[in-house]
Amino acid sequence: MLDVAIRRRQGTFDLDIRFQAPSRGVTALFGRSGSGKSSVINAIAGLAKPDAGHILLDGTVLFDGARRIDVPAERRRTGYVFQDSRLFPHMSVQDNLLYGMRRVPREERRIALEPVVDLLGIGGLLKRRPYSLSGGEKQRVAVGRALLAQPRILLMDEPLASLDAERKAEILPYIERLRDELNIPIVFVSHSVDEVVRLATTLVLVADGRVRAAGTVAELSGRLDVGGTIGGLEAGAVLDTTVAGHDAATGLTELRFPGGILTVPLLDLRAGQPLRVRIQARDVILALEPPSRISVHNMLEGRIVELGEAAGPSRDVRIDLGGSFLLARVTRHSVERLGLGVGTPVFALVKSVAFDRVFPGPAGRNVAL
Ligand SMILES: Nc1ncnc2c1ncn2[C@@H]1O[C@H](COP(=O)(O)OP(=O)(O)OP(=O)(O)O)[C@@H](O)[C@H]1O
Repeated sequence: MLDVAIRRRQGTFDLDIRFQAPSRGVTALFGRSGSGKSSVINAIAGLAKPDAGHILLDGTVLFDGARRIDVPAERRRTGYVFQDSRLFPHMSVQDNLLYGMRRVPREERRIALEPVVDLLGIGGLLKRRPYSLSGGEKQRVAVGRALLAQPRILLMDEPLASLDAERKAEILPYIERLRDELNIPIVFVSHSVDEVVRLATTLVLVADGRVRAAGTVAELSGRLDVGGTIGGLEAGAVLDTTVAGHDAATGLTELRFPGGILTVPLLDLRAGQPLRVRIQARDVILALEPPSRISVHNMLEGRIVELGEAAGPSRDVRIDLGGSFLLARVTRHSVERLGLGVGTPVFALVKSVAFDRVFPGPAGRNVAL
């Protein structure tokens, strides 16, 4: 487990961060520009010294202000991937990859060149120099170099930020494979909702140098106080589901999640596969009774647990489905007309077309803090 509790004053900025992350999966540090995300991973890497606090990785002390322990960066065994790949321009891809590995004693090497090359699909690039690579290829090599330095944790500071949408789409599956196939925790800095929804197991929301909230993506996206922050203007909840089965005759797939079942148009995925689904609040309709003769497939039974502040003509409503949470955006007029309040039992109708982003979820996706 990664345990971070640090304070650091830098200029007028005051960083005071505490969170814990499981030793598997991806922890996303998410927040606005200037909120302090890079400062946190620089502190973990040993590139910026906290004024006080501690950083522990699986019980090993990397920093402890009170005990005056500050392990130098090169001895922390952290792999760092920057926004720009920072490859050595005068070295071939292969030499870049082997650079960090050669500094680690042979008997401590657990990660070998070949599997990393395969995992990242960079076998064809080994003889090339960095200048001849595309942005996406450079980032894949940078990830490989960080991995071959035999890290105990991989730190990635917006590794996709300098890439266009196509290059991002090219590299995301590789990061998913890292998450699912390597047993190395990843701390990932991002301010992209799509990246977070797709990659993260644990989410740490950072604002003004503080942790605003931390938990699983599903927990946080379903909260009214922070769901809007994660979803930008488009509030919505994330459900971590599992493919339960398919019905070829109706052309539908069933997804099971704590608190219910969803049906979606047939998906080419095997039963048992984890699948993360995002449902936008504006795509959820509330009813007090189960409507009949209606085209919507998904009707989920739940109870209102929270009503958000009125924002213009609408209000966001948080519904407990019995293990998972959903957000619905309804008009203020509907709230009054239906007498909606905390405790009201409701039926939440979700249009199939609302499943606009469906990805395989992280393997250990329900790891809670
Ligand atoms: N060495 C420094 N001296 C003074 N102020 C600093 C220093 N490093 C960072 N800061 C300030 O600390 C704050 C947090 O910076 P940080 O880079 O951690 O934010 P961030 O969330 O990673 O931002 P971005 O998404 O833009 O990279 C900023 O206000 C920045 O100007």
